[in-house]
Amino acid sequence: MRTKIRNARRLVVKVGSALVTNNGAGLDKDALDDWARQIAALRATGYEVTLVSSGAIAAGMQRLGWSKRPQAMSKLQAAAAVGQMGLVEAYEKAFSRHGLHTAQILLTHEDLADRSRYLNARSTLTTLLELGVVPIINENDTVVTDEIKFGDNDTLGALVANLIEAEALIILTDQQGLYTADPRRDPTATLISEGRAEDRRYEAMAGGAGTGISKGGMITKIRAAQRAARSGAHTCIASGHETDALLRLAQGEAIGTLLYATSTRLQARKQWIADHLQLAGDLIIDDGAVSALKSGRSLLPVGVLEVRGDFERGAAVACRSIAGEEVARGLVNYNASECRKIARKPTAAIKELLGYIDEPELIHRDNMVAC
Ligand SMILES: Nc1ncnc2c1ncn2[C@@H]1O[C@H](COP(=O)(O)OP(=O)(O)O)[C@@H](O)[C@H]1O
Ligand SMILES: N[C@@H](CCC(=O)OP(=O)(O)O)C(=O)O
Repeated sequence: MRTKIRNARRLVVKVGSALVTNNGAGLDKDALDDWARQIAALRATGYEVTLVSSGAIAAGMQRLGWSKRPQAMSKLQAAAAVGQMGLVEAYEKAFSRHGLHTAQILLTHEDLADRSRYLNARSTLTTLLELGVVPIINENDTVVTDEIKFGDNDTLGALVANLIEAEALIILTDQQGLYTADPRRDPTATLISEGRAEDRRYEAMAGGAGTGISKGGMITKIRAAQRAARSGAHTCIASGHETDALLRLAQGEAIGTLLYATSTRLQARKQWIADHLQLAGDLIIDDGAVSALKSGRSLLPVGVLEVRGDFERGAAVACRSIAGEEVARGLVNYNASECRKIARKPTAAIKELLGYIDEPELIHRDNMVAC
């Protein structure tokens, strides 16, 4: 079973406030150095690793000399702004010892809810990974209000795993993994080694945060695992205090709790396209394209006769025959006006017609389901 993490190539690692800030007392630089060492070793063996790190507020409080977490939102946001500097400085220093660059990405809910910002965030992140840079992600605490906050970074970690289509999410925390009950309250609680992420029994076992400095607790980690599984990613919850936890997980060692996804990334994405999307437009396609789509091939611009509706790049659209029958639906690589310009044209003409080429297909077969 633990080959699931070993076989993953794209990983999201989330480190929680409880670890990064050593229970709220500023940044634990030794811990940061140690994760950087392990992530550098993973990169060297071909893994692509994105780090979601908490700690901005706690680091800011220390820099500002505040011993108590303030109540006022504006003070928390000010602390996050000050502390985020310290956090990324510490990571950049730690990774530079291993010849790696880091990049700071601060996200909000809106960035992931809006389709075109989502796609931009995705292409920036995947480009950074291709360049060998380690993205360091946190919530953009300075601009969010209570109502629109992710709040805990477990949720953010799962959304990032979905965003970049990671195969695994590793959540490092201050416990060995998920126990049958909160081990701080119940000394008889035992560690769960593995199970299906969707298994609803885990929610009842999981409680809130362990320390005042953390936000989510175990319940948000279980929900993050469920969310990650919806895009086919497995989640492992393990202790960040465990020696070489990341390296050992990557070698397939059974530490922590593995909450595995039961469908593959591709199945999960296709299911999502089939089930959930409101369609933003129609592409009327010729008979040749109808048979190409029915045999599982991508849709090329040359097979499109007419474009109906006004949609953005990445929107879900229906592909219909001339008679109006829905043949397939999928996520389109160009917006409506670009589609109109390249409809009926060969792929080789896209660059000249639009001034750039994003993808050779209008809809890639991985982003399409036949009806
Ligand atoms: N069933 C459980 N198993 C393990 N830990 C649990 C459980 N229920 C609640 N917890 C608490 O969750 C805490 C970890 O979450 P949290 O404090 O939010 O840390 P982090 O900052 O790493 O996200 C643990 O310290 C533990 O007290
Ligand atoms: N974005 C906040 C962290 C949010 C938070 O504490 O989340 P978590 O580590 O999941 O308990 C910060 O950097 O201080």
